[in-house]
Amino acid sequence: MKQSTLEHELAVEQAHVDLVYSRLAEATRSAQHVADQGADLYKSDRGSFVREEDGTGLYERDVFAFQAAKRLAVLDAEHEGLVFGRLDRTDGEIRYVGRIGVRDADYEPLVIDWRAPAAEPFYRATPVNPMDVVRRRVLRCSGDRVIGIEDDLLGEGSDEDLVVVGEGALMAALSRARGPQMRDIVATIQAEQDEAIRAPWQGFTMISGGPGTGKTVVALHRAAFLLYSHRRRFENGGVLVVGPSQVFMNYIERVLPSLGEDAVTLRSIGGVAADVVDLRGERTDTAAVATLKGSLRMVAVLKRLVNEPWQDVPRELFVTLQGDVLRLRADELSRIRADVLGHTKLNAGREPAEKALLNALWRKRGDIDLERDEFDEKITDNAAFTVFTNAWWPRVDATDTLARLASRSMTERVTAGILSADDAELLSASFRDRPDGRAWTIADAALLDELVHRLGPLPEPEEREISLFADDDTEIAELVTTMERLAPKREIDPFATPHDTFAHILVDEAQDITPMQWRMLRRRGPSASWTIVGDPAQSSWPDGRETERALTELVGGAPVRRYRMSTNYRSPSEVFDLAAQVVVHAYPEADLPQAVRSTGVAPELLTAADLGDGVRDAVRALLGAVEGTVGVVAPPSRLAAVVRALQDAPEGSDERVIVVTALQAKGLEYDGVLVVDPDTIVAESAGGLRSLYVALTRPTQRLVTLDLRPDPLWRRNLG
Ligand SMILES: Nc1ncnc2c1ncn2[C@@H]1O[C@H](COP(=O)(O)OP(=O)(O)OP(=O)(O)O)[C@@H](O)[C@H]1O
Repeated sequence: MKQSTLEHELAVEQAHVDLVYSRLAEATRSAQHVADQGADLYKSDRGSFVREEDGTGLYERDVFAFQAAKRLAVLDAEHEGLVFGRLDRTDGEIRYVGRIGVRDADYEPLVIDWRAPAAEPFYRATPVNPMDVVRRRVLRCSGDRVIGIEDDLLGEGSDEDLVVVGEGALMAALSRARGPQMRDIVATIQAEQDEAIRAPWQGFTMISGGPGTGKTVVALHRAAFLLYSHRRRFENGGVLVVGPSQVFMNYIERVLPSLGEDAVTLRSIGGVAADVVDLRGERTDTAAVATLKGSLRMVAVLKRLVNEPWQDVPRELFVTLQGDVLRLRADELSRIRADVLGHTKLNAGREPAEKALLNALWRKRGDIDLERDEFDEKITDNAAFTVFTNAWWPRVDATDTLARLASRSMTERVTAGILSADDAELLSASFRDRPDGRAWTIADAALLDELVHRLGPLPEPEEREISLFADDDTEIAELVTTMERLAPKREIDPFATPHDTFAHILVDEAQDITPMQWRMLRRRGPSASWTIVGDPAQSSWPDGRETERALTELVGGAPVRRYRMSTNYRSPSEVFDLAAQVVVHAYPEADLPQAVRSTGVAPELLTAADLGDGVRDAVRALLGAVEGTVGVVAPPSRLAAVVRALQDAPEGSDERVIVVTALQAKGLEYDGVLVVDPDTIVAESAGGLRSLYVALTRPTQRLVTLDLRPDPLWRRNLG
């Protein structure tokens, strides 16, 4: 484009963008005005039908302006443009595409929301299938200023099918320094990503692809798309996004609000069950223990555990009535228990159990001369009976139950024939080693959820006076469990579901979801539709087959749609080529994407005799080489040493430096990455070389590895 033409075109686009911003400002002002008026209406005319109508209208306009203002504030802070595209159609119509739909005073669209069907050609039109578009224009804006334009002409005569949408804008976005949080990509979504984003909502949408192909960001845009196109269904029913860790959730949490969507629940896989159990922190188990706890064999173990009587359970029942002793023997009590548990959950079974006891005692009444009502009343008033039922049929908390596995003999009993003796000991030891007695691991959360499901919810605690000493955690825990166990009967709805449920669930890093975790997720969406995102080549498990089976079971006969992302937008080709050589060795069927960028800088493979010196030098060099974040990925056993080494150096206090394990780095990215002691990363992870692959694919710019001995194993397979 000639300079003068470019200036002219920029001025044309600027004029339209100005119009959009001034229209929005006007809408905000008028909404404020209506709000002020509305406040008066509320004051003067409480309760009338007209007022309610006004109130609703006000609410909608108000919300629109409020949302728009909020979104503008986010965009402003990021210097992101509200309008980013323009389509010139064969019929002469011009459409602008932006992050939000804005209409003029006559209700004519000034900009259409990127999620609207009319915006689809912006992402999908190609010269072969131009979708009635003659020209697609990408506007690059900084805040409300248009600073660049790029055109694709889609007229006849071109036979090129693969078009990168807004290549300049895309490359600018990809080369930008990374901060601590992920950004949205609405201005540069590519065609194959758009297809997955706009896939129908029903059934299962499976999105696969190698590292950096945009699976996470696509899933988030899909959540925004679903809310836009089926607002009622998904806002009412709820949308849940599940990721691998809390750090990851913090990393992605800003994307949806920047797209104008707040109505989405984000939970890490370790926090999914926070709606039914008190979960704090996110400890991880060793790979061996996590694999055990994630296995479906735990279903049978937990079933037995729930049926294990508590130690102080009385074996027989004696009640004295009118001088006679009525007695129920252990075998009679067991029969009653089994019978009740056959049709209710334990925590809902107290009442039916009491009724069954009364029936059994009534049959033994002998010469006692009482009407049935009187008989029941006298028995239930009897202190011995109350003490017995409280102890015999305690209301049981899932956490107390799981904690019983800390006992070696208990674990041996409930795992006999299901786990090997070694595995049983491994499992039991993991509960004995809980650091402060209350911190559960990510894998425990799914077990606790299973237990809540089996036991049923505890009754709502009655209003209690708040203790003056409520700050002491241990005291509260003790108070709750003792009270719950010995509490007199309270109302329980046996059919109530204790879990939050959602209409759509998006699961990221699905290759790492264990069978037990799939069961936990399924409870959150008994009639949900699903988007499942993953890459088996990045799996942390030694054997993904059990997980595959669990997923197949979840899908059942529902419709499944599959999308494959083929381009790596994160890592430069120099970095990805090296990572790919590592993974194909361990996992030949890995789905390797094509890197879209190259920097000309090869990865640096260093060896150091001293860990501290090596790490400090490499981090210092990386901080100088990249503008944004530097991730140091270390094996778990060396994490503390790496943190210590950096603490003593000025580099360690740089906010751009983050130290993580390969597991914690899942889904994240950093401009510069130092992978410390790759051989130990491989050795310490159940995923082996696949975990190293995760670490090596985190950089957006530079990769450095640091070995601590010559001739490291992982480098033997490099070309
Ligand atoms: N169309 C796009 N435009 C701009 N940036 C993009 C686009 N697609 C992906 N990206 C960027 O590429 C990077 C990788 O994306 P993302 O984290 O979603 O990939 P992923 O497939 O989930 O990776 P992994 O499997 O390694 O977790 C992010 O910085 C994302 O913003």
